[in-house]
Amino acid sequence: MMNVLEADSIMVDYGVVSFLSDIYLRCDQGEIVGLLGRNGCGKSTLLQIIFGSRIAAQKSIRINGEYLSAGYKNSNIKFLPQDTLIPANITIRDAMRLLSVERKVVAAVFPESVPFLEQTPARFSGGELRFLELVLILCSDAKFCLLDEPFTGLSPVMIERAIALMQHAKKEKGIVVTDHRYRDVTQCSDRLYYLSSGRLRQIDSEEQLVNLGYKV
Ligand SMILES: Nc1ncnc2c1ncn2[C@@H]1O[C@H](COP(=O)(O)OP(=O)(O)OP(=O)(O)O)[C@@H](O)[C@H]1O
Repeated sequence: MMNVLEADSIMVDYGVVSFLSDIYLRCDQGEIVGLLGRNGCGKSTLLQIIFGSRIAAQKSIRINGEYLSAGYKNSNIKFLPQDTLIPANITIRDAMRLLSVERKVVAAVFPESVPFLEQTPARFSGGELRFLELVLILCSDAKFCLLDEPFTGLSPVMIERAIALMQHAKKEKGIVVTDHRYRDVTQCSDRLYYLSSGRLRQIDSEEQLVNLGYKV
């Protein structure tokens, strides 16, 4: 059976402003779903609500039709936050244990990191650490991976490696990705959504993308 993640009936109010109100997001196993939208439109908020690390007044998150109260409590969903994933005071090896990722898996996709796995994140450059965090999330056993700005700090070569890894991982997972490097997002995504004024709509054509201000 192919896994399906769905999120809807989400309500977030900030005072009188209804911040997120008209959302239907679907992500199937085997696809990368790109989430576009301007700064502050709520992309991170939406991913956090799906993961369960942010409270919403109302939400319905389902995997294969079954309600999920908090994705972070089980291994169905993993989230790469916009800031950092691995706390500064734990070793990479400890982070791997927490995410149940084996050394040989990391060695296969990011061999350069192997000599430093017993060290803390400070041993890595910003881009190296971001890539390593992405590796850990994508190589975990999660059915769905939510990636909030995975390309931040990555050089073009590393972005290519990141996209190749995502393409490989999607065979067994569904991936939702948002990033300001929108060309990389549009390039790697099978389907796109645009979030604006609390509303999520699917982008179905290149023309629509151009009309929203994105160059293709
Ligand atoms: N309590 C609050 N009251 C009003 N607005 C709030 C509150 N908390 C957060 N916000 C607003 O919500 C927005 C945060 O949205 P979020 O971080 O989800 O956006 P984003 O689309 O991920 O942005 P970016 O692309 O810049 O990362 C900000 O504009 C912030 O001002």
